[in-house]
Amino acid sequence: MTDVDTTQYPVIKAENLKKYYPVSQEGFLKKPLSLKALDGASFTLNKGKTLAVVGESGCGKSTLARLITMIESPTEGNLHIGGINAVGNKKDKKILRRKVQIVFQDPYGSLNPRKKVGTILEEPLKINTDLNASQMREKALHIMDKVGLSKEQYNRYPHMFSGGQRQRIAVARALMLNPDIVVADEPVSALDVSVQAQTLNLLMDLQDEMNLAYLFISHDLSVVRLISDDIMVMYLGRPVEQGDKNVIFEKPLHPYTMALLAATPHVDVKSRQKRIRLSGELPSPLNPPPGCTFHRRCAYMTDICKHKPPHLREVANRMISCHNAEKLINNSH
Ligand SMILES: Nc1ncnc2c1ncn2[C@@H]1O[C@H](COP(=O)(O)OP(=O)(O)OP(=O)(O)O)[C@@H](O)[C@H]1O
Repeated sequence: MTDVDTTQYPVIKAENLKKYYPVSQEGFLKKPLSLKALDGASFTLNKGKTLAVVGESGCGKSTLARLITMIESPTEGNLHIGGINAVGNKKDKKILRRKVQIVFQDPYGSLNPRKKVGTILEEPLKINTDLNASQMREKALHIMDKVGLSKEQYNRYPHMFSGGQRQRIAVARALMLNPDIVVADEPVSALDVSVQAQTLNLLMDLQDEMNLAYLFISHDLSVVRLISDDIMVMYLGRPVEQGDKNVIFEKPLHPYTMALLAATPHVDVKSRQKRIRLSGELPSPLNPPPGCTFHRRCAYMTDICKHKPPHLREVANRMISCHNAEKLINNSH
């Protein structure tokens, strides 16, 4: 492996990550269009911290997850995992992949129904380590204990568990290789509300104990408020507002963030009073509006927004991509 002291670096440093997909058009000679699923995401994530990625369905959250977990390569941009360049780095790929594990949304679909819990948990060890059968079993039982599963459950099949317990198995599987980073892609949105809180508490306890970093993908701002340190709000493939959670929840400046907060019960009473509503549908990323891609849905749109794309810049202790950010600081929302 590349000779770098990985403890000195952020666990993730992403610079201008982009992912474009070719989409074929109807018609014989027509060139494929380029769908900008992710169009320039930059952030740093440190050990033991949580960055939440929020936004409507289709804004590029899962695409970002696939790039960070190295399931796909970016079209452009840099990705460093623990200080090591992960883009085009075949030599370190196996080791880097061990450092980043993922928990998916659906605890029913993500576990093989034909395999017992023990087998599911030991699979990553079989592929990635030289441990013998009893060492693997010991490790599996140890992690099961950490996530609140008993050793009697080692020989059971996934269908014998509730949704919340299955998600514990998925979390346990993600932890088997001692990762630095867990990408959690809507990990509680398929669970009953009563089980959501337990699962979030478990994730937070594990983070404290194992100094894990989470890239936490969610559309639910009440969940994000509980679990995150930093937030990145995405719209149509681009971050529009990002920074410290408290700064953004206290005073969201991007009209899209305001609208998301206003639509979330129990999160931000002030902006709900203002009743900023998101109108209209998310535009197609194949044909994004000119200027600011949010302008047609924006309650604060001005002329410049219709033709000039805003750039991400620092305003009031966060990064924001809005022409009118300064004016909105004194807005009474
Ligand atoms: N392999 C692909 N080929 C073409 N388009 C894709 C591909 N994967 C994703 N997209 C498109 O990229 C955009 C972003 O998708 P992505 O799944 O990242 O969004 P998301 O925010 O995770 O949404 P959801 O919450 O619904 O999963 C969408 O318009 C989607 O249709």
